[in-house]
Amino acid sequence: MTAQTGVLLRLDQAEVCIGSTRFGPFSFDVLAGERIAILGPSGAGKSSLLKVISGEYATANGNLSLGGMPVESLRPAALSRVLAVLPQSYQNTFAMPVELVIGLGRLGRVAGGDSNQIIRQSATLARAEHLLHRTTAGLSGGELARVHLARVFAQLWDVSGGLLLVDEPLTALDPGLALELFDRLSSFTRLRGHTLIAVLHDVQLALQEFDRLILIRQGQLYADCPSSVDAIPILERLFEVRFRKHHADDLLFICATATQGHS
Ligand SMILES: Nc1ncnc2c1ncn2[C@@H]1O[C@H](COP(=O)(O)OP(=O)(O)OP(=O)(O)O)[C@@H](O)[C@H]1O
Repeated sequence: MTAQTGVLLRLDQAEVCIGSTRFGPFSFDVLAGERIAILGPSGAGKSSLLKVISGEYATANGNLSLGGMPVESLRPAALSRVLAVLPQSYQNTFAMPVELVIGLGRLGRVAGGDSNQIIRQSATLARAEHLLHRTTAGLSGGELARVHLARVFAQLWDVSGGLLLVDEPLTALDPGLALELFDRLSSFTRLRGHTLIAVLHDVQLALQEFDRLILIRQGQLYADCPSSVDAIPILERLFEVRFRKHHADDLLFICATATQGHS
């Protein structure tokens, strides 16, 4: 399933402290081209782990390397050609032209060239083309989510072997659009051999579309396992629920039924 081989990202005893809260230590490798879902209860530290991986949270202890280089040694322009981040929420305080927001994905590139065309193609792929002449003022949550998806598409459009980090990318979208945009995100990463790491609440999507699950509880790594039916008992313990399983059209469907204490 992976487009390339080799370790892209390595966390070695990486630990961060935010106020009095300690996250980690986290130690795991991510192979180039892998598709990893990070799951865990609310407040477990999933977004924080993503921020450790992106370098937004500086590690208090341990090391983080990307392509064999310590992340802190990479210059921002070089990093922006490899690493794109779609956060859980976006600042929308000021009205900014949508085209400019998408174009922020091209900041690390030499100006000119085919950037304008890439911005337009990215907007089309994210179903945001009709928003190009608007500003962010007044955009709905789902429209803003599409604009930012277009921004990360623009950032990693013309490179291969990059790393895309996304935090609950589908929450503001209706089910049809969520399905369509996940498919587009998926093909975008596969075509270019990008690695995808996604924080998700959707266990079904994680089992269906991802290679590997990184499970977090109370700021610690709870489990790191292949995304398969064998992960279901681990997920049940993590979320303290029972999952009912249904098979249809060669697919496994799961549905949370009862908390483990009330079954
Ligand atoms: N910058 C910060 N300042 C203070 N507390 C923080 C900060 N970032 C995270 N936390 C706390 O750390 C814990 C984990 O937060 P995080 O956002 O990583 O959880 P999460 O698993 O992504 O949650 P959710 O599924 O609800 O989005 C929470 O209790 C949160 O309040």
